[in-house]
Amino acid sequence: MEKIIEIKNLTKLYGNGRGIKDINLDIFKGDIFGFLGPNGAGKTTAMKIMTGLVRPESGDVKIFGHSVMEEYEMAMEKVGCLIEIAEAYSYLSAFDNLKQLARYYPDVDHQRIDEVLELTGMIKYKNEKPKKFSLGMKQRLGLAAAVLSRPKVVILDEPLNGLDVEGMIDIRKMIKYLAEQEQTTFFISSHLIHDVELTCNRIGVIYDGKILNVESTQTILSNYATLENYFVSEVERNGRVSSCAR
Ligand SMILES: Nc1ncnc2c1ncn2[C@@H]1O[C@H](COP(=O)(O)OP(=O)(O)OP(=O)(O)O)[C@@H](O)[C@H]1O
Repeated sequence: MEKIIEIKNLTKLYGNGRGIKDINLDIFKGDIFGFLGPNGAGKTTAMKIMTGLVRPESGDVKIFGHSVMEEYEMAMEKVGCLIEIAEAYSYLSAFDNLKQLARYYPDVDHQRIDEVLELTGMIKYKNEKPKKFSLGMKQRLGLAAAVLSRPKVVILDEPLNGLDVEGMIDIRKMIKYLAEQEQTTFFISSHLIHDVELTCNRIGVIYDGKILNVESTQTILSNYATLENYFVSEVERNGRVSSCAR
């Protein structure tokens, strides 16, 4: 299986001792990988390093074999991402925002812009301006922008931020559609256990800056009644291990 993202011994500790510690992860072609962890577990820190926004203390991230730290442009060439806040030009329509972005990609035409607006449930607002959008609508537009250029890998930090139930369903559908139709590989962080269970085919649990385990959703659900049971059991198991080690 083709390895798309390779994270090796990634460490970044802030002055207060929090952050991420020695993270190792391999993401394969076609994965919809769920990076599951509670608030403050280290998801955003890891994803900022993966997209070149923060430098790690040690370790490396390779995307398609290129180091994000050493060959940034090559590593990011086929990557679409949405990290933290979805930014948009507030006085341009949703459509024109994407048209601005499309200038960088010769293969992106008006039909593709409409397609991603459709996939994110934004087509009915295509001529409206983000200054009048709710948080959820801005988030949807940010997601449309992240997938516009048909990136081979999409890295999304808490993509369901601000979305209502319909939004969550729309975005879950979009992710599955792109994984099937365009063979897009996804790396998605979330603290929403139920959504990760329904969306992702592999799940890595991050807790207190460390990866506790990585498993296929199918294996987890054949051994545990729900992903929540698995999550709680992994956290407890790890807690016991570290308290024994002390
Ligand atoms: N710039 C910073 N300086 C100091 N500590 C930080 C900084 N950024 C993050 N942290 C700390 O590092 C830890 C990991 O934060 P991070 O934002 O990566 O977590 P997260 O899993 O994305 O959480 P959330 O789900 O709340 O977004 C937290 O304890 C946070 O307080």
